[in-house]
Amino acid sequence: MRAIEEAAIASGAVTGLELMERAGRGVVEAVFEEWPELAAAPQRAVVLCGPGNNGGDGFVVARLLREWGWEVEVYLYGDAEKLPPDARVNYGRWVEMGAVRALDEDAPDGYPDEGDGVALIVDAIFGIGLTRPFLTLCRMQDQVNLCNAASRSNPAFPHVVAVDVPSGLSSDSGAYPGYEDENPLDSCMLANLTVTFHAKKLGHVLGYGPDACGKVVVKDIGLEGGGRPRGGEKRPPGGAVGRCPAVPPGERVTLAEPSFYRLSKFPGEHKYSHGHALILSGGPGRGGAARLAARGALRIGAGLVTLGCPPAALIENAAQLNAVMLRPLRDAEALAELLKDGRINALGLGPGLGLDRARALVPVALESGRACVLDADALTAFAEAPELLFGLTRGTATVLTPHGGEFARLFPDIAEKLTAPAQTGPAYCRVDAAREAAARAGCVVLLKGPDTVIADAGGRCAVNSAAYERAVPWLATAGAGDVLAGFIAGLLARGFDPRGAAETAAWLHVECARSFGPGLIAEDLPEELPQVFRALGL
Ligand SMILES: NC(=O)C1=CN([C@@H]2O[C@H](COP(=O)(O)OP(=O)(O)OC[C@H]3O[C@@H](n4cnc5c(N)ncnc54)[C@H](OP(=O)(O)O)[C@@H]3O)[C@@H](O)[C@H]2O)[C@@H](O)CC1
Ligand SMILES: Nc1ncnc2c1ncn2[C@@H]1O[C@H](COP(=O)(O)OP(=O)(O)O)[C@@H](O)[C@H]1O
Ligand SMILES: [K+]
Repeated sequence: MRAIEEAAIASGAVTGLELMERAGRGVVEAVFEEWPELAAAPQRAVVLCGPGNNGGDGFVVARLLREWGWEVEVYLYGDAEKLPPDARVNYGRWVEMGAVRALDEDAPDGYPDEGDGVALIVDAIFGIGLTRPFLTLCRMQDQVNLCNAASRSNPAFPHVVAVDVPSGLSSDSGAYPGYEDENPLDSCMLANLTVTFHAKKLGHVLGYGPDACGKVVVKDIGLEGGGRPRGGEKRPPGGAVGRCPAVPPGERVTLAEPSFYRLSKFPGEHKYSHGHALILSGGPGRGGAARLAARGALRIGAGLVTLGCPPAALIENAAQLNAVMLRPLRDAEALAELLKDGRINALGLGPGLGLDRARALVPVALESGRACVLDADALTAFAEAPELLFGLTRGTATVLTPHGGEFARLFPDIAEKLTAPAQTGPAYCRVDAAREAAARAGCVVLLKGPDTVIADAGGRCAVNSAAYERAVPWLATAGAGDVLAGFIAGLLARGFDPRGAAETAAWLHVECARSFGPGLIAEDLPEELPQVFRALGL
């Protein structure tokens, strides 16, 4: 964000002061759009400003609200004389209109409360400049949070709007630096609405971000590429996109987006045009996970899907499968033999595979040069010797899809950094972890969760956020991950590159859950794809 702002200012296209004015205006606009009743008649607001440019935005908001006829109380945390230049200018403009009081544990005086007429609290204490724990105003923060919680059901309480990020939350990571054991959400600044500028930041979608921000609105402040879709470009519903020419691709993080063009099928193609995925399964009574994956691979459009199971599991699988084809596949030798069929172009291994079978089959799969997705047992099987696995994955078209536990088995040192309490900002986050893991494994890593991160070995990275309007808590159900692995295998078979397959599959996975709704079980996910595809106009 700093690079983008600096580039805009250096180009002479805009000044920092203009950007700050637009930011403040964007906050007021978003507040009135979110709560039209606040636009209807002037009310009372409390604006909490901090020592940097986030505070500067706060002074702009205070001034604009006053110009609308609002009664505004302004508090400053820090020393006015030390404000950075643009914030100092806006402080000065405000001081001509009203008072500024010191913000401490006991201010605002007699905290905003039910019925005292304060309709809005503006949190402009810290934005992207938070560098260390902010634990000094916990009591005041508690009070603000009571208002935030109460205002959801009782309009007599003030709404809380955060400027850029809720103060105390690291905009780089979604962590609350300084919090160790207790839940930071108990005593940190939380918002009903967060208004950010140009594009969402990582902290809005990772970790505690979604809980802390309430809802995020992105306001365009006229920076290059500011989130406007290009003419006629198709965009996923709800998918805000920050295009950041000032940031090199290897450092850029985007929100996951499906590749619509590659998902489409065209008249004149035949089933082999869409690839042949092979899903490998484990022994009798353990085949459900692989069957879910196979179904996912078929529904997402692989031309053919074969399940390769141990001969003893053949009858069980035959009783369950129709469109998915079935092959007995005893061992590594049998796999090597089957892979002489060059039309099999993508493999999925892991769900229900069994650890010994995984150790035998994974090397054959990876050495075959086929695109592979490795999940579940195919990851855990290498917990004792992750380097053995990485020696096989490096430089191949492979996607590893660990959940947090599997990730910690393969990358224990990285997982330790990720779970250590953050002390400074920027804090080490899931994006850093996925990137480091992908670089080590030399392939794509998809780290699962409500904030799924997909990184490739070159550092390119996307977050598939299942938060805010895309929240799907019912996706946390047994077998959902198996279906995701199948989706990826199916897209690999269709010729997607590994990162594109992982991103598109993760995005569709959440869309299927959104489309189906509560009550979802893993079996429903593949069956929801036709509905999702139709809605996308494919
Ligand atoms: N740049 C632009 O053009 C635009 C920027 N915009 C706005 O500016 C915001 C970024 O502003 P910013 O860089 O000044 O950072 P900000 O978040 O205000 O805080 C920095 C200050 O806080 C201090 N500090 C940090 N942590 C602390 C702690 N725990 N406890 C106590 N102090 C702490 C830190 O001190 P230091 O670490 O330097 O000692 C420094 O004094 C951005 O989020 C957006 O809202 C928009 O107007 C659009 C145009
Ligand atoms: N709270 C949540 N919100 C959204 N998605 C979730 C949530 N919890 C889990 N998921 C998703 O559900 C899937 C679970 O996968 P996994 O843990 O491997 O389960 P399983 O092994 O039972 O299939 C992952 O894709 C993950 O991203
Ligand atoms: K803030």
